[in-house]
Parts: sequence; structure tokens; C-alpha cells
Amino acid sequence: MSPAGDPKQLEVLVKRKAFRTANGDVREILHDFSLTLEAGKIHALVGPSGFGKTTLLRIIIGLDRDFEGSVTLPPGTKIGMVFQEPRLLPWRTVLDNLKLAAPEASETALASLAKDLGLDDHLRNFPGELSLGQARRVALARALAIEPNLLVLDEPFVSLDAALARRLASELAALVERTGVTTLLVTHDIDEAIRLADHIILLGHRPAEIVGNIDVSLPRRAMTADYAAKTKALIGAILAENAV
Ligand SMILES: Nc1ncnc2c1ncn2[C@@H]1O[C@H](COP(=O)(O)OP(=O)(O)OP(=O)(O)O)[C@@H](O)[C@H]1O
Repeated sequence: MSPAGDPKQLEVLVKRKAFRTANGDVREILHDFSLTLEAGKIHALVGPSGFGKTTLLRIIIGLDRDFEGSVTLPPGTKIGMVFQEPRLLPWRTVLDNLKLAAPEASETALASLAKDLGLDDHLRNFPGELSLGQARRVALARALAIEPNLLVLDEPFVSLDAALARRLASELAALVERTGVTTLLVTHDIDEAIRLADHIILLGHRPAEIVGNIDVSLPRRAMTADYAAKTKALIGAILAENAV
């Protein structure tokens, strides 16, 4: 428990993360950067392109260990990850993609998840037979199939049309509310962040710093156009001030 009494699902401290460029220069992406996620909440990470969001996610899920610092998760934490691209195994059916990711999940649990995400008619399809929106749903189902404690999403709705992105986002919100999974979502879409998140974390500067921490105090279902517009204006102003 934190001093404030809120259970934490993740604490990450990156003292230093740098990349060496092809011409030998070293570029520091993260410096003395820390982030804490509250259990059971949706956190959106928003910031300009190239400011280290994907780098941070890769550190959090353990794909990049070449950094100074620490990632602290409760023992036994299972992480479900959804990448920008669905990354499904093309030679396996949708059902097999789910089963491979979650061999311990029962067929009933997988079928129910598929139903929740509108995939029940596609379980025998191969990924090449799916639209991008359907493939994204499979990627989301695959991440949820392991019943994660932490769900990490890197722009999961990018390059979908606005209506479909919105529908998928609300399906995601319903699933997160039902399962109580702690969620970290990277998005460029400020409207989406306001619609979905409990907390919005804004990144700026280089190396990246948290330049804003916004609590979305209205519950998702009670969001009003006026509150959303005011929050969006505030986020726009903070990002513009800290864009370099
Ligand atoms: N493997 C790598 N080698 C060298 N530089 C890298 C590598 N991966 C990322 N970078 C650099 O690190 C910086 C942060 O990249 P990252 O992908 O984390 O940004 P981002 O905020 O996720 O961007 P976007 O919103 O466009 O996805 C960029 O300047 C990028 O060029």
C-alpha cells in the first residue's frame, strides 16, 4: 500500500535510458523518470512522437533490460500486452492464437472473451482473413486471455476509422471495468484518453519528463461534452508548453 493508502500495481524508476545512434552519438531518452500505476485504474500516457513512450512500455514489460533503474511489480503479476500492430501468428487460426497465448484458459473462457469482443464468428478464421479492426480485437482478446493483472496497450486503435476506434475503446473500457485489470494505454488521441482513462499522464521535454498528471474525475459513463472539452483544452495547453 502506498502512503496514501491506494494499492499500487507498478512502480517504475528509470534513472537513465539512452540509445546509441548509428553515427555513435548517445541520446538520453529517459532520465530520473518515475511512474506509478494505481491498481484497477486505466492510465493513459500521452505525449509527442519520439518522446519515449514505447521505450518505457518495453522497459515495463521486460523486453528492454538495457537501462539503469527498476521496475517493481507485485509478485506473480501477469502482464498482457497489445502492440501497435496485432502481431498474430498468420498460420494459426484465431482460436489457436488465443490458445497458444493462454494454454491454461478453458475453451469456455476463451469463447466468452471472443463473444465479448465480437469475435465468435471468426474463431476458425486465419489472421489474413480478418480486417484490421478484427485483428486488433484478437490482439486484445489474446492479451486478456491470460487474465492479466496489468494490461499494457501501445496505441491499440491507431489507424482505425474513428467510429470503430471508439467502439473498440468502449469494449475495452467495459472489459477493464469488469475484470478490474490495471491498464496503461499509450495514445496520441486526447479524446480517447479523456473518454477512457482515470488518470492521464502527459510527457514532454527531452529526456522525457511527466509534465502533467490529470485525474479524470468524472466516471466514464458520466462524461459530459463540456468536461471533456475543458480537459482537452488543458491537456493541449500543457503539451504545447512542454513540447521541446
Ligand atoms: N533501438 C533504437 N535505437 C536507437 N534509437 C531508438 C531506438 N528505439 C527508439 N529510439 C529512439 O528513442 C526515441 C523514443 O522512441 P519511442 O519509440 O520510445 O518514442 P514514442 O514516444 O513511443 O514515439 P511514437 O509516439 O512515435 O510511437 C526516439 O527518438 C527514437 O528514435
